[in-house]
Amino acid sequence: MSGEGLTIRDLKVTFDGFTAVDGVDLDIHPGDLRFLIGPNGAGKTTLVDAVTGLVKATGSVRFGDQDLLGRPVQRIARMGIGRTFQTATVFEQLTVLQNLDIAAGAGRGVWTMLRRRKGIPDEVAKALETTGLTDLRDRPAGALAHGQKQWLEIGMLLVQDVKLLLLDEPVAGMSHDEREATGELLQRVSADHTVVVIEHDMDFMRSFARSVSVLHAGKVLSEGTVAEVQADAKVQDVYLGRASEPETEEVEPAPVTMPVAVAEEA
Ligand SMILES: Nc1ncnc2c1ncn2[C@@H]1O[C@H](COP(=O)(O)OP(=O)(O)OP(=O)(O)O)[C@@H](O)[C@H]1O
Repeated sequence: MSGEGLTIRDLKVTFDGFTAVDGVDLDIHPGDLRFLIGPNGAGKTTLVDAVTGLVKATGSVRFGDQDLLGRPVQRIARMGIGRTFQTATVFEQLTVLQNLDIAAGAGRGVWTMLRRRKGIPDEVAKALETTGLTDLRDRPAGALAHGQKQWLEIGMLLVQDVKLLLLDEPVAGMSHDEREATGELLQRVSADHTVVVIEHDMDFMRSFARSVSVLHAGKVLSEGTVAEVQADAKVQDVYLGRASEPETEEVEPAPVTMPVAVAEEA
């Protein structure tokens, strides 16, 4: 896929003297489906907060040829960068269609958006189809299942014509079937978008990641394909809780074929 990629250099975020993101470099190419994994407190959410303008940071973040750091949140959103949070933020009283309409409705009046209309804008129809919500379009969002609300939120980003989606634990609390459906949705979406997923669910990561970056203590510990990251002894050490042990202490060599499944947490 052509288009914009995300290029991060020497990104640092400090909270009252504590460095939560500590010199991160990342290159996320257009059309990637990148998973950001790492133990609790590794700095994953803070990194996404920095990219989307929610926290102050130093270094450089570029999306295509545009600089993001220092720009206000709304400006970054208008550049085509959308994110979801761990809890879906949809309008529960409104229907699926109305939620999508409002998200798509920059420049249109509220009453125009809420009025029952004969036609559905192309981008809304496409988002309904992509997210599998076409048959549920007249259902209040509050009556949707947990997974469906997350898909609606992704649809609300799609109708805003975002180019980069940053998703924070999109499958948390989902059933197995919902996770599978979400993974397939993200694969469809990444055909013409760049997608970054913060995730703790290792099975989900193994099934759907195109590339993986492992964060630990604010730094990139490892990067590559799922297989490369799983085979990295540093990653196994961190997830097995041995990274902080004194270097002088004798430890068994890490079994390099150990799946990252041992790391499941969340
Ligand atoms: N606003 C803040 N003020 C002070 N410290 C913060 C703030 N936000 C995050 N931190 C700290 O920064 C570190 C990184 O947090 P962050 O939430 O980015 O980690 P994470 O990798 O997303 O973790 P998790 O997987 O648990 O969500 C943590 O030690 C956290 O306590």
